[in-house]
Amino acid sequence: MSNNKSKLSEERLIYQRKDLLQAQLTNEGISISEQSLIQENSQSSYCCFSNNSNISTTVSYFIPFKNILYTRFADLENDDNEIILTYVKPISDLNQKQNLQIQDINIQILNDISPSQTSLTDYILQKAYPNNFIHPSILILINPHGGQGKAKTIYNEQILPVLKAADVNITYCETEYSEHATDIAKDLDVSKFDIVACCSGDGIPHEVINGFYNKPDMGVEAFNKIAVTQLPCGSGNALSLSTHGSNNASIATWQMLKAKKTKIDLMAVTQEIKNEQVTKLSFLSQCYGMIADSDIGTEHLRWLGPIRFDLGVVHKVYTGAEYPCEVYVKYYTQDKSAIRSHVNEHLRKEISKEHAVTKEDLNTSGPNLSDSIPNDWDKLPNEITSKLNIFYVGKMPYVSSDTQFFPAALPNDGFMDLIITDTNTSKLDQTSILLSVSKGEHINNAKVLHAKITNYRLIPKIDAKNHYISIDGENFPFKPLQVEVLPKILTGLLQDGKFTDTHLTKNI
Ligand SMILES: Nc1ncnc2c1ncn2[C@@H]1O[C@H](COP(=O)(O)OP(=O)(O)OP(=O)(O)O)[C@@H](O)[C@H]1O
Repeated sequence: MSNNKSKLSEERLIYQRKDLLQAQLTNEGISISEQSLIQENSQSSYCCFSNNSNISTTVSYFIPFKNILYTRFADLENDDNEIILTYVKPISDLNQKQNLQIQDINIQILNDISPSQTSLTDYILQKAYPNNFIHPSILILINPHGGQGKAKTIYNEQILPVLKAADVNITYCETEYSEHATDIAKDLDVSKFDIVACCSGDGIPHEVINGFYNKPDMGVEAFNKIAVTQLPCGSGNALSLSTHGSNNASIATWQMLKAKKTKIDLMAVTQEIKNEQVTKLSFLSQCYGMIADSDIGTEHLRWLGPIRFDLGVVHKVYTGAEYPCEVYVKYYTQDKSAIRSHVNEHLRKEISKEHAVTKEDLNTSGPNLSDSIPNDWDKLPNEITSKLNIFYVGKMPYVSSDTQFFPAALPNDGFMDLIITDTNTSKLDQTSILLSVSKGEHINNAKVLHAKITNYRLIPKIDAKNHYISIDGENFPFKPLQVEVLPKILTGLLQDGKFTDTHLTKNI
């Protein structure tokens, strides 16, 4: 859609159209005033200033640039600054859940404050997309089976209307088999896209990242150019919750369009498969113990819905399930107050200029799995590892909408967050720890080991039957694994370059 139009000469007065809403551009958005006999609906999310006269009322409302999806001139022939503005209006639905409405209005801008080389509509679009995503080219990768088969409906009803309203260039692709997203990403023409948006659970972004990694250049070009994100259409939507702050697909789409490209650390997970060391990338988490078993081990109870997971965990706590293992860790710190200071400091730091990923950044530097443990790694004490029940390492704060499992996780601090619990803790205390996970307060509990780490090796010492290792929510071989952080690899889309706030970060 073209916004090309020569500007009005500055001296020229605009003829004020009586049939149009009159608007003023401000630094933060567009302020619209309306002479009307009818007062603005009191449920409106806009600021309303009105005298209570029922004869003639002036209503003013404000549309922040962030809410503007698109704008164009109503008539390219007329010089009267009439534009059509497409914007979102956040609303709460009947269940008090946040949602979006998309609206179009015709308005006349009375003060064109755009620079002389820029048309009025281009100026508004630049303000609406300060992070440079105007008309992005987006590859929509949709898992039609995601979210128990609801993904396509969510896409058509909640995502597509927002993308269309923002005049985005869409390429649509459905995954046809497991690991199809890996193949698509591996063969992707990087020059064609700005964003890969996975309309799925966390499984498809995991596959896309590994598809990039399987490219001949290990994904260097793709990781530098293309942002990988998720629009929530699955049963596990941790990436969307942690980056767009929402499980609602319309809101997440809007936030994605407004987000800032930011580098995110990845984790390289190495296992020995058929006598070869195989490394895959993980963006979210690795899990062993009762959480992995309650998630992957209860797939056959899918029909129960999300409660199957909670029931699995409760059952494991009350039967005293233990997952013996050996764990070796290279710590940054396991001191709770040092972690707090680290988060504080990191969030206050100026975001450094993006560095370009190189092949060296994607190489692992840790020992081989068969090598002995380096001197600067620590072995976790046997009294913990013989009675371990949760081993969970993560890089993003939210693992589900009511679970801030890693509230201290940061996008690019170069560390993973490790959480371990064991059955030396009473069942009552374990229950209280699990209940505090919804607010991310479990990390304050002295009985929870929480550490910032750069490397670890986990060697399960339990029979593989009915036990699982879950990586980014996917089932991996039940074998020893070694993991290290690869700093600032993935281009993500974050609000102001930060993860969604948690109980820990919101007060910083
Ligand atoms: N067409 C397909 N047929 C079968 N499996 C598929 C297809 N497309 C994707 N998959 C697989 O589905 C798995 C789950 O994908 P995703 O995470 O997007 O959905 P989900 O609803 O969150 O499901 P889950 O809870 O199983 O993780 C992935 O491992 C992916 O390989």
